[in-house]
Amino acid sequence: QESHEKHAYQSDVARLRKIVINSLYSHRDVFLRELISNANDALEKLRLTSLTEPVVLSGAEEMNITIKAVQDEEGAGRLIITDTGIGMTPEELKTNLGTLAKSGTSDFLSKAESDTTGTGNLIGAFGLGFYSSFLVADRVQVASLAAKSSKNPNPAQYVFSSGADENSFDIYADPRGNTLGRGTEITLFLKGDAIEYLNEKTITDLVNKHSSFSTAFPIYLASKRVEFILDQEAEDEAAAQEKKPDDEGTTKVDIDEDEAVIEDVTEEVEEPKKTPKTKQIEVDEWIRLNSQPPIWMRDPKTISDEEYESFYQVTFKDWQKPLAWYHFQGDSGSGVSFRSIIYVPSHLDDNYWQNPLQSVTKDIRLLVKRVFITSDLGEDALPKWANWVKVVVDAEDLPLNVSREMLQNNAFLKQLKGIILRRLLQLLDRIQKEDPAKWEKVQEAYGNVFKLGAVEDHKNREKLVQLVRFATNQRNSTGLDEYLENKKQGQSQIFYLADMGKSPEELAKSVFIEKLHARGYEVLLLGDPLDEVFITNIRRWKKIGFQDVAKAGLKFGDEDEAEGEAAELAAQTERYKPLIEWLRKEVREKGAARDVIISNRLVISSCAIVADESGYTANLEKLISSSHAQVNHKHMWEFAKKQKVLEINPRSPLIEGLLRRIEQLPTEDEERDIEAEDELREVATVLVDGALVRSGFAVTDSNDFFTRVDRILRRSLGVSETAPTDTTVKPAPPVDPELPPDADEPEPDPFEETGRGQISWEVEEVDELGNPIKQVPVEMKRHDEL
Ligand SMILES: Nc1ncnc2c1ncn2[C@@H]1O[C@H](COP(=O)(O)OP(=O)(O)OP(=O)(O)O)[C@@H](O)[C@H]1O
Repeated sequence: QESHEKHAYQSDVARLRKIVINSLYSHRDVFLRELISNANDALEKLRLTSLTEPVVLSGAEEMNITIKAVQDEEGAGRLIITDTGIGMTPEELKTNLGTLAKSGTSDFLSKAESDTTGTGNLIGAFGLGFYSSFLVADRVQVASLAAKSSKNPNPAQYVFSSGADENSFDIYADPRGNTLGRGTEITLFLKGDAIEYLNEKTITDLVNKHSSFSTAFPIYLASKRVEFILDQEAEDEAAAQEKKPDDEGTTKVDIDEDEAVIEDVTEEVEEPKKTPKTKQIEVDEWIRLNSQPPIWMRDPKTISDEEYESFYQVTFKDWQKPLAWYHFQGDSGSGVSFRSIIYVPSHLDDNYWQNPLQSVTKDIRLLVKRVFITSDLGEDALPKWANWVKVVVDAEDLPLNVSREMLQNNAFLKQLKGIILRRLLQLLDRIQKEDPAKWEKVQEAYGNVFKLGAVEDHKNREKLVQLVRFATNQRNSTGLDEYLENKKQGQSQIFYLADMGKSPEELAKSVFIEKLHARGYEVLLLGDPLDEVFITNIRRWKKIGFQDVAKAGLKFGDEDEAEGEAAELAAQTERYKPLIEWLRKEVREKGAARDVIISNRLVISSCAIVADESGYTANLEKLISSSHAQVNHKHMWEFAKKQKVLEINPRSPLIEGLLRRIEQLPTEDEERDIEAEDELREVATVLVDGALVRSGFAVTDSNDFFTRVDRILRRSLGVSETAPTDTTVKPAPPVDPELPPDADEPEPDPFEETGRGQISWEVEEVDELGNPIKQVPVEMKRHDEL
């Protein structure tokens, strides 16, 4: 007892243990797979270390995991899970089991603490590890003997011991000495309601379900077999009985009087067969639980979906099931035969989009002949867009002793990237063609990833573009191939409208697609910032270019046939010449647009602002102004911003009305009507600003814009344009530097929780003079929920 060192858990561990115990009761089976997974990691670590330092293998011959259930006479039970892995020094016991070294732990814990759904989703995503032991155990003892090494030539066996309710743990030298040879033995003192885990069948089922395929090291379960053996004692006793003479000292012969004459008296009388005396004994034996080959080595026909799913969840520590997988075998061009399973998870990592171009995959598990080698194949293992794919690949003929450098230069591993990507794209293509419901889920999770991929991965661009879907004015979702199948005769452009942050429904109402829609053309509606990046990088599909319908250059493709239309356009341009010239002068003066033309894209709206070919659409303007690009390329930005054209709709009564008013203005040799001119100019500026807003651009001075709108409204209502608004207000009271008496006391935290994400809030209602009327408690949601 004296050598016991007591240590307090790091506060995050205490929090995690509490969450585990409180919220995961219904998932407590997970403890076994977590402990086996840790044991497997320790064995893998040992094997890898042994490649450079063989001495670590001394101490124990086998590399395995054993499970033993023990029940004492009072019914209390212990489950002992032992591995002959790398083991832990006392220092490691303290840091590995007493602290949480994962990044983002605090964040995760706060989320998990408010996760009241009880599904344990968050916990599962985080990986419970060792602490899941406390789901089933009141007390856990970890005895560990680190592997011998040059740094630690004489390791000693130490014990970590902690109760489920304790905030501290003990570390002490194991009084039994170095019994383990090497490795770690975890003893779970089972809770009264967890005795079921002593049952051989329960353990076997759990291992089969969650762990049989997650480790290539053998897992043995201690079992008792009933055997019948010869009971020598009983036999000897029986033999002794037989030989014993009877009381008279003669052998008694019974003779049947009727059969006194027996002809064949010489025939020997057969003695009755004696069954040997046996006794029942219990034999201890180890049963191998995972004797099946690992899942990737088996024939896919013999593997159930559930097995594939469990394997994925355990191996890649994902609480959710995968969306899809592809199990295949092959021979690489470099002569290495391999087997592999690639998985598409049902979701991207929460932080994938925070830095998609810098994420590095750690989920290609490379094995050689069933032996795990590494899951870190370096930065370029996959292109960034595909970093989320989870892969197990087992190669037959790679050298086991592979260093990072060797890996990078290995011909097979260079090919692996291509192999994985090809199969992944095949899998996605198959889902797209055969399983619409699943495809929808894939799109939800990875739709944007495919766009990113098409931009990033030139080699696979063609295939990735075929996975990209967009909403249009005619349907919820279409690929570019389907779009082209639906194009009209003569159409030589793929029409699209991009405005980031807008929903397809909002975009469908845009002024820019009025005519296209009315005429039956399909327009891609792009609301995601990545869409425009995708389009500008791809430029064309099947030799047909993209046309931003908010930009100059829009062609329906049947203009040549419609000679009447061209003639009409010429006639309209002639008819509207005075208005066009007048407006041109106005917009150029204000810098709102470069030119004014008769529109071929408007049906209902009176006018729109269209970006010139060299100009920015509203969407690009937003994109660029939210980045630093306009600072770096100031001149370019200023120039491009001006490249806009005001398009007017000659059929709009408003435009017709404006034309009439312009025509009514005095000619140059008559006396000018300054008031009428000013009024018209004001109407025109509101019209142009309105067109800017309608076209998605920002108005330069919205205050001035609304003052002009106000004036026009007044005019239409017959209210005096110059009548001032009463602007008198009550001034603030004089300066008062006095602070409240409790000003120095800390503020209570208004978001301190009092229930399920809700806080109680006191609101004081006051009358006009500031006197309280009554106190009304109001339930308010947390700020972030609002
Ligand atoms: N059987 C074991 N042998 C050697 N070291 C172990 C063993 N079990 C746990 N450890 C050490 O304790 C650390 C903490 O284990 P824990 O299970 O809590 O987290 P983890 O395995 O790192 O992460 P997770 O299980 O969430 O993936 C491990 O990283 C490992 O260093």
